[in-house]
Amino acid sequence: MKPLASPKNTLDKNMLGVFRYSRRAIELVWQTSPALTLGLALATLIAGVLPAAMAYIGQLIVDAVVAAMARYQQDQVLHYQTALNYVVLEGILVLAVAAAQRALTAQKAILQGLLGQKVNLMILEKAQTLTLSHFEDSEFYDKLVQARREASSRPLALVNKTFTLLQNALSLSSFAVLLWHFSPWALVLLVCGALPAFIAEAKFSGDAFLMFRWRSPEVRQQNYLETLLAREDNIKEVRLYQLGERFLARYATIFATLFKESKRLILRRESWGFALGVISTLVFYGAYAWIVRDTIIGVITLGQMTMYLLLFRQGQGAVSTSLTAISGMYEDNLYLSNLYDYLEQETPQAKAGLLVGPVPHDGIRFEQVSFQYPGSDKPALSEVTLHIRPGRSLAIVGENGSGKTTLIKLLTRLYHPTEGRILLDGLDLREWNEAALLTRVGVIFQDFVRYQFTVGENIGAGDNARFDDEAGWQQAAALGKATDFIEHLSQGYQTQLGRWFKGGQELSGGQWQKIALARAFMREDADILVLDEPTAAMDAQAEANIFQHFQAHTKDKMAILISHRFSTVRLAHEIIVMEQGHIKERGTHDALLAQQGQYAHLFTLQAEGYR
Ligand SMILES: Nc1ncnc2c1ncn2[C@@H]1O[C@H](COP(=O)(O)OP(=O)(O)OP(=O)(O)O)[C@@H](O)[C@H]1O
Repeated sequence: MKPLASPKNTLDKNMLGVFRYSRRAIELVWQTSPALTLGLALATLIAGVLPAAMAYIGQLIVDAVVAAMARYQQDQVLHYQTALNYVVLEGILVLAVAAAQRALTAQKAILQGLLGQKVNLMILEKAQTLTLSHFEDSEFYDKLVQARREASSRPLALVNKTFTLLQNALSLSSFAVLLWHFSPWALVLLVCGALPAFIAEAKFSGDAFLMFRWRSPEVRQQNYLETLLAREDNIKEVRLYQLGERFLARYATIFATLFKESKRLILRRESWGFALGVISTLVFYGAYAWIVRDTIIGVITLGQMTMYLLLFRQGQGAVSTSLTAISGMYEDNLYLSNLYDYLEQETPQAKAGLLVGPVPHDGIRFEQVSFQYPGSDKPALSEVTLHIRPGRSLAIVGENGSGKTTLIKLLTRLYHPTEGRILLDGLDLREWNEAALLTRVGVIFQDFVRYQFTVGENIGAGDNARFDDEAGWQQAAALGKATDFIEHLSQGYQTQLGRWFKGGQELSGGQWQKIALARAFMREDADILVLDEPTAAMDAQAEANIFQHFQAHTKDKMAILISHRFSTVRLAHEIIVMEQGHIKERGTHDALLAQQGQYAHLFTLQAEGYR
């Protein structure tokens, strides 16, 4: 594990940064549901301006009461109606505010579900357009994981906070209109009291701390340690090697470093928050004293005093709600910047491509193909030239890391050659229509997928068009020699596999491989079949049987086998021996034995082992 890096602050500290993604978040909400967005805006507007209206009515009530009291003193008649009208009006406004608040909450809750689904779909659809190298880029992959993790909450949280800010800004503006009548200076006071706290909050919110928590490699390391310590597929080994404590200690060390940073920031933020809060309070009480004085000397009425005090108090409340909203917005912004970085990642445009090659039945040709993985400093394949005709099989042998799987990745267009070209029926793979090319290829990689679906679906996955074709499953299972054990499973082809879901049944390594083979056989239209060591968990005899069987059923097809077992390899029409990305030897089994080269050496070595 790399040493912990110091936090980087790559984010601009522009205070307006907190609003940077608000527009996009609102756009997103709008696309999700224009009606709900409008509803949200309307409810926000109502909830924003009604408090000022209520304060104003409050003033009218007090003044009406004072006037009625004076008249009562004079004529001993109860002049009740005006005050009562205002009281009723205020009651109505209170109801309206309650309705607007409820409408806001309801609409937000509904949007939350819709928006979460929309964002998740966007993320997953985008993932379908990415290339393998995107997934191998740790930083990019991290973006994908982050984007998915909080897809259902973050975008709406940002919208909520934006609307909360808007609502409070509206309230504050309407308070300002009323305060203006008292004195423009009161307005200045209100703004000056609130401004420092606003600025400080925006500044601290933008601090690198959140960036650090979210994106730093340390957090990624922590997440990784969590998966080691708490995931079913890792726990077995971690237990057996007693690595738990060591990993926990590592986890704790990373936390301590991160925590030190965040503690410092929290303390700074809260001390500044308090200091600036004192200014606001002083301003408020200064204004209070001023209003009380003006009431006593008769500059304003008792009703006005009630209203202004209410305005100041509510103004303070609006300011502090806004501050809380701002402090959370920064994190939401980080999420959205991450989300959009991911969604806007350039992906290769799918070309229409051609459906057939100019030389039908020519098969596959590698012409001087070299390849280097992105970010790697040495080639994984160098100047590989080979030709496989329909009806022929090719076995690839070679040490670990000699480039066998890489060759298959290029053949299946998961990567493009760095130099040279690969032709299928005389047409460069790059020129092929993707769907037409892929229907012709069936591959089972060594790390094939163990779908946590039913047995049948695990096999059906080999041919999307026949995913649910039960007769097809049975046929393919027979070819993959999987029928016997499947029939012994409690629910046959309907048996749920794996442990992720209730009632799932786990299979042995070899049984999974048979399922994977059946999946390859499901791909009837494919004429290029590749087995990249999917039979490693079987014994040598079983593997040889399967390959023989495989060849017999792929007569007009091209079969490519990667294996470390020479008893199987010898059955292929042609064998190539790879070494450090080169083809070192090639020929039939007999020819290679006669050459007395590396193949012959390795074959003899293995044959002796079996004797
Ligand atoms: N995704 C990758 N990114 C960078 N380098 C890679 C990647 N995959 C493989 N390599 C490198 O490319 C070389 C060839 O790897 P490849 O997987 O083709 O070997 P292989 O012959 O299939 O080995 P094995 O028998 O162990 O399966 C190795 O040196 C490996 O380190």
